[in-house]
Amino acid sequence: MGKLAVIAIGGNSLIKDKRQSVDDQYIAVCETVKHIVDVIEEGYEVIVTHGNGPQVGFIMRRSEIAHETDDMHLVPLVNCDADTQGAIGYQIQQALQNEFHKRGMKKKATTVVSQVEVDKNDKAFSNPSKPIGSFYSEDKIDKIKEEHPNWILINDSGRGYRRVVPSPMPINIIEQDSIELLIEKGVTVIAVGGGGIPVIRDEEDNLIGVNAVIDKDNASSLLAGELNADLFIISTAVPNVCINFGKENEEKLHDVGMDKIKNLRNEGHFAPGSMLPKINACINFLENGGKKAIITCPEELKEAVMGDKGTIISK
Ligand SMILES: Nc1ncnc2c1ncn2[C@@H]1O[C@H](COP(=O)(O)OP(=O)(O)O)[C@@H](O)[C@H]1O
Ligand SMILES: NC(=O)OP(=O)(O)O
Repeated sequence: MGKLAVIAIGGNSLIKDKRQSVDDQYIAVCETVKHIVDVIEEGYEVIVTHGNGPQVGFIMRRSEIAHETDDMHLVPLVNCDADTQGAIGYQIQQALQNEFHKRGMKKKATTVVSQVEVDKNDKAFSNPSKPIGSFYSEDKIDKIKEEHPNWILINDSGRGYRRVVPSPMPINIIEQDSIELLIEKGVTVIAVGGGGIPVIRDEEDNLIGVNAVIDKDNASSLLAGELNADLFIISTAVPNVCINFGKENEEKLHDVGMDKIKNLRNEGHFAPGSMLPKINACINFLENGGKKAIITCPEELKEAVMGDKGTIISK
């Protein structure tokens, strides 16, 4: 087997600005996939993971509205997670297959519906923190709170207010062996979509789904560590991690070691709910034996892998 890269694609990076239709998302997927195939052409076997923050919120809201207006069955959040793995996985799988075909590559792509075990006593269940669905502007917030008194809303990195749900830490990827078998056969695998479908175990060791959204950066970092990946890449909407992000003195980070990134984290440069989980996921990967992690945008993936662009974090 060649070198292994786990590439995590952000849910927000697939829904750009006002381009929110499913067709728009497929266009964004196709764009991203071209850059992923560039990495495969550099000699990497690739596991693609993806977020689902916006999409899982949209599916849940659709289900709630259908339930309120037409008495249709409510889709529990855990099933909405599963729906996003199928829907986004389908788009990535198809885009990969078409790109392989276009380039005359004899590769296959397959999506693995992935369950990820979490601790039923994880404090996250009583402390929702994962933003999902739409962004609401400040002027709409009073009306939203009035209409949905049960929602917990947070300001998501200055981009607007979003509903939050519990986000427990991933501890075990149930389908890991199957993912590994496919990778060994040279298949490009799409796995742990949306951070995985969260499950716990009962007293008899049966799996039971739980309503939460796992952070895909954490689940991807766990998968990359467990499979001893050579590279862990987070593809998001920005080319680089920055210090003083959004301020006049904003500065891009290129090559950065563990000590420095930890110091910058402690100084509060990375927003919780957006960049902070990515930084933590990269640190966890490196602390679990990984050698190199990259955070960049889809357009700069190949050059980042070559060492020329993006933010490269190493030990
Ligand atoms: N220090 C930082 N440097 C770069 N981007 C940052 C920083 N802090 C917050 N961000 C924001 O984090 C976003 C990435 O998080 P998010 O949109 O949640 O990711 P995802 O692509 O996984 O959906 C960036 O697009 C940027 O707006
Ligand atoms: N599940 C998850 O982390 O999704 P996003 O990357 O879209 O926030």
